[in-house]
Amino acid sequence: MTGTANEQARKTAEGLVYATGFGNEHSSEAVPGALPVGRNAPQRAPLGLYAEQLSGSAFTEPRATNHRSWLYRIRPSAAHPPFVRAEPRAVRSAPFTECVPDPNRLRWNPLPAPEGPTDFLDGLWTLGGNGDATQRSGMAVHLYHANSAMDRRVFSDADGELLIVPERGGLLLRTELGLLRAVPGEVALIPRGVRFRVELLDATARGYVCENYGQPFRLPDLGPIGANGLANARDFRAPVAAYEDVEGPVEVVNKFCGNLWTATYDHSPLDVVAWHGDHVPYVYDLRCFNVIGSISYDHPDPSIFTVLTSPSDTPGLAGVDFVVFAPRWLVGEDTFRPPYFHRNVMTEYMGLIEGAYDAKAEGFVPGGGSLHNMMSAHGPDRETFDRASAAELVPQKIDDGLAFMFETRWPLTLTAQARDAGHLQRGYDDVWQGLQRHFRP
Ligand SMILES: O=C(O)Cc1cc(O)ccc1O
Ligand SMILES: [Fe+2]
Repeated sequence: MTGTANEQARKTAEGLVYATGFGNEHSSEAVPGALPVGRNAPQRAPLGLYAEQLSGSAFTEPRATNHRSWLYRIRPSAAHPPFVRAEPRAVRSAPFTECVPDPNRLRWNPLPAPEGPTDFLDGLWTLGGNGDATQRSGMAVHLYHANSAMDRRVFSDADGELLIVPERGGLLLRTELGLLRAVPGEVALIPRGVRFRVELLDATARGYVCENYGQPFRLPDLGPIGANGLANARDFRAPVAAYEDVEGPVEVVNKFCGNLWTATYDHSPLDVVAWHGDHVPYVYDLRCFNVIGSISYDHPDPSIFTVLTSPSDTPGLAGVDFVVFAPRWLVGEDTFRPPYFHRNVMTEYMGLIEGAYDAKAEGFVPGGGSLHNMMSAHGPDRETFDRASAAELVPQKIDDGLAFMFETRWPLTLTAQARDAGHLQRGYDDVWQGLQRHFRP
């Protein structure tokens, strides 16, 4: 059954069409004439559809940060039975109070494979986070490991947007606004409140999720870099309208103020026939990232690799940045080229999508992750330090890996399951043991 479903999802994903551009006002209709012309809420919407606005920002926010979409759907979202509390599964939410914040450097192996059939939602496992979902501030780090499609089930997150980073196995995301394909090396974003179902393109799917309770991710300002570079707006892809007209029971799971709630609808809420707006899901291929770095000496701080940023109330202090360490040339003269030793007021959670990362010789593996909390001392492991200190500084292409970082202004507190996990590596500190003293006064 699952094999057939995956085959079907693969076929669907192959033929997908997208609209392009970050932050654009898109419009799309799956049936000609479904989108009203000249007004958002005509007395009677075309084709007997219901008009509904989905607001991602307050009505009154400045234009630059105002996001909403108008949806034209078979039934209004309001037509649903009451939600009741659902099993939290392995999903936890901010404020994170199960553990005390831990100053230690921590590293995990990949999430173990689930036992038995497990869809994206059942396979979602929270590592930790910060802030408060009810205050719309902070973020959470989740991982997922799934082996089956969500079946007659959709999910939506009122607490924040979800940045999904596949590491193994492709995903077909069926959202209210249409379909997206996201395979390892690409990232997908589901905006706050948008309902979606995850189907699998391969037998299993594994990856990371940044749940951003704060301001929606946007492209960073480029300053002196100029008008182009880093993640270019034109490389972001939004879906076109695609609806399902499905009657019968569909479970809708809603994450609201930290808890999961469930209701069984008598139809699929993925029934939007046309829409326009800028509160939209999107995918981005990290291989499109225009990597900028030093062509003289030293290497810039990793903020130069920011793909998306969620600003906080303090200028320059991101609630969370999504940063990618993509293939690039290193040419710095008289330079220690891997990441330097450092202590950072920001908190760094790192994951690996493929290959290796240039600061760690071993132990940081695809699907695993590391946490270097606020001010914790970290940097290259001993082996990397020794190698890079002695390396001949010829131009060198780093193209054997794809790592990323969720960097946040607040310390990250673990969940109990992350602290006690069997896949937490014991003795991570040892990678910095044996760094010899070389001081010769
Ligand atoms: O810790 C890390 O590996 C990420 C990182 C990379 C870098 O080049 C400089 C600082 C930094 O936090
Ligand atoms: Fe770091």
